[in-house]
Amino acid sequence: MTTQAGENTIFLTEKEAARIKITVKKRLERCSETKGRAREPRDSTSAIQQATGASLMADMGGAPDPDMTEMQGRGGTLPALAIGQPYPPCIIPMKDLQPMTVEDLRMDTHHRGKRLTVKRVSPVVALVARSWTMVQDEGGDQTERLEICLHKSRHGEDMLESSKAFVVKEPYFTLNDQGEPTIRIDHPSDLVVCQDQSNVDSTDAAAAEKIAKTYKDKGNAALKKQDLALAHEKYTAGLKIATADAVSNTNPDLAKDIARNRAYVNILLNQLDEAQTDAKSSLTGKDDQRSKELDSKAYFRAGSAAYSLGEYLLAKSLFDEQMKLTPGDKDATLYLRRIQLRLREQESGTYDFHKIRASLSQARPRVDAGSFIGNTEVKDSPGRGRGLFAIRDIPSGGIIMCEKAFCVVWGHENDTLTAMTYDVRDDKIRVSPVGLSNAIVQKLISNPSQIHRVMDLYGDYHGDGKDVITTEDGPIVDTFRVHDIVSRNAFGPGSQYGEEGARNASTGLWIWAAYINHSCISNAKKEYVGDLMILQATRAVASGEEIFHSYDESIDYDARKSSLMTTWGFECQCALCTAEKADDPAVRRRRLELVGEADAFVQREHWANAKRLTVSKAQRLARAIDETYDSKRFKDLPRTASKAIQGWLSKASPRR
Ligand SMILES: C[S@@+](CC[C@H](N)C(=O)[O-])C[C@H]1O[C@@H](n2cnc3c(N)ncnc32)[C@H](O)[C@@H]1O
Repeated sequence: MTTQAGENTIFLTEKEAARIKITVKKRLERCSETKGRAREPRDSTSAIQQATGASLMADMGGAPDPDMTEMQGRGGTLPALAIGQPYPPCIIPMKDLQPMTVEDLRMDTHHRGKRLTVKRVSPVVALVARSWTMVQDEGGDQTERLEICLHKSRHGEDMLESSKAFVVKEPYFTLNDQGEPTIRIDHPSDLVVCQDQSNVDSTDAAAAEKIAKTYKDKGNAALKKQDLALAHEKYTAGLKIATADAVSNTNPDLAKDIARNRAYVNILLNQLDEAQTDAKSSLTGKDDQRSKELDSKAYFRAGSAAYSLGEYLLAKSLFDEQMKLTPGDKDATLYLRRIQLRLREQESGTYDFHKIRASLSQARPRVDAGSFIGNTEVKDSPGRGRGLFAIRDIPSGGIIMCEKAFCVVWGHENDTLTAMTYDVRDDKIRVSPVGLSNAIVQKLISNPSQIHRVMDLYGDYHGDGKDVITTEDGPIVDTFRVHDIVSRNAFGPGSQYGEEGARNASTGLWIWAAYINHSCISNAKKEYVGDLMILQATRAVASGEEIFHSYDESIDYDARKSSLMTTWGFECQCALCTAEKADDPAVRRRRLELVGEADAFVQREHWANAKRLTVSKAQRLARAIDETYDSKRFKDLPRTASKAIQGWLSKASPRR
């Protein structure tokens, strides 16, 4: 089995592919056999010992990771994951769920309407694609395994490591691929990490205020040490007490101070929605000089959060407010200048590409640029779902749109993770950019205002139709939907910052560009400057015409057909595919042989100063390829097989 990703090819032997499929099928069989049965109690001591040993081995890199599978040749290893059994996340607030115990767990069951409070009793075993640990329920006499799949980290820290106490919402108890019974978490919002909270006597205002202040100090200390997650946790605990009536009536400024500090931490954590809410709620509106300075700070924090979310007009209004309070503020002035540039880019598509290119490096691979989408609109495209259409005439070579990525993971970054995924729905093994799905899920949890934009994209799985994006316990992201959306909408911006292969290919999601459908006879081509996608018209496009780019440029019809079906799930009905489909297989084979010859020729012979004999050879090859096309059937259609050799000829003898 061969699976394509980027320019390199990952090989998985037929035997290994069969082994992965059989393991998953056996597990599914075992799951359905045991469904609904009572859980078998574990021996606590040996369970904890098992986890302790495995954690030690994993930390030392000593034990094989059971998810990893060997690729053929120099492919190394990749995680192999089973997917395709989606289920929705819990959307009920924790307080409305009924408590249950470990003893109540039933095999292969989603315990809907229930919550399980547990404490961690062993170290965490951190594997590449999941983490697991042993937990006991509050009473402490039953031990069970808790496993979090793929979306296991938050702000760089393993979620299971981050606390000793958790609440599992609507626990899913099932078998993992190794046949181990496990409480399995797929949606991070189903695992509530219990944080530091003290019981406060709500009638004693002075005592409550003191506790809130202590939390604020602890938050400040954690911030000083750059422990952002801890600082956020402490400020959150302080804010809860400081906003309660007892304290807010006597010292309303305390909550504002903590909120202002948390806004700053939120910016550093890229939690931009909460950064804006915090900053706005910290405004005092008072007229004395000190209050004006504090409010200026708050406007700055709200403004920079809005800027980072690409909400430039909102950011402008916030910085304008800041300037009213502290006229001439240098930082606000700088931001206002940048906003002017972003708005110009957004409105007119005018970019200083030279400057943008010069600003990029491996350490700073993302551009600071606005997205220009004003030439286009999303509309129904019969037979293809929705598509992107021009709303004005665009000349050949003109910019159709430029879009900054919603999210991109670069090959050189730690977040990049490629996996072989076996989808039980269609029995196919694919190369999946699971690192990108992971990064998108993290971004959405941090910024729930963006969830709808991503969830609106095309995906095979639509969830349960209940579009709840937050509860009082926090944001909810259906990770299965994100995975399916990524697999149908992600593109690769190429290796711009050093070598990369299929195992660490850069991938990203461009939300507006994700509405563009495929055609083998496209009218647009894309290129990338950092994470800015630039889409140019390859011929004049009239207002009202649909924009198409080519998802797969394989010259061979069969290879293209198979890739479009495997990766994108459709059969292309364009005129070129229709014409090529009617080709005699022997003709197609001959054409491919000639393409191989032409490619080797182009590699071998440089066009500059080519001898007449060499040019004649190229002309013969081009003619031979041309002759494989039926002139009637391919009238007015591109002859893609001769593209490389024709390109060579046009440079070698331009006056031909
Ligand atoms: C990146 S999305 C394009 C936008 C999508 N049509 C929508 O409604 O959101 C890719 C998906 O669009 C559909 N698609 C794209 N090009 C197509 C084509 N030429 N024929 C049929 N379906 C196509 C396929 O379902 C594919 O998985």
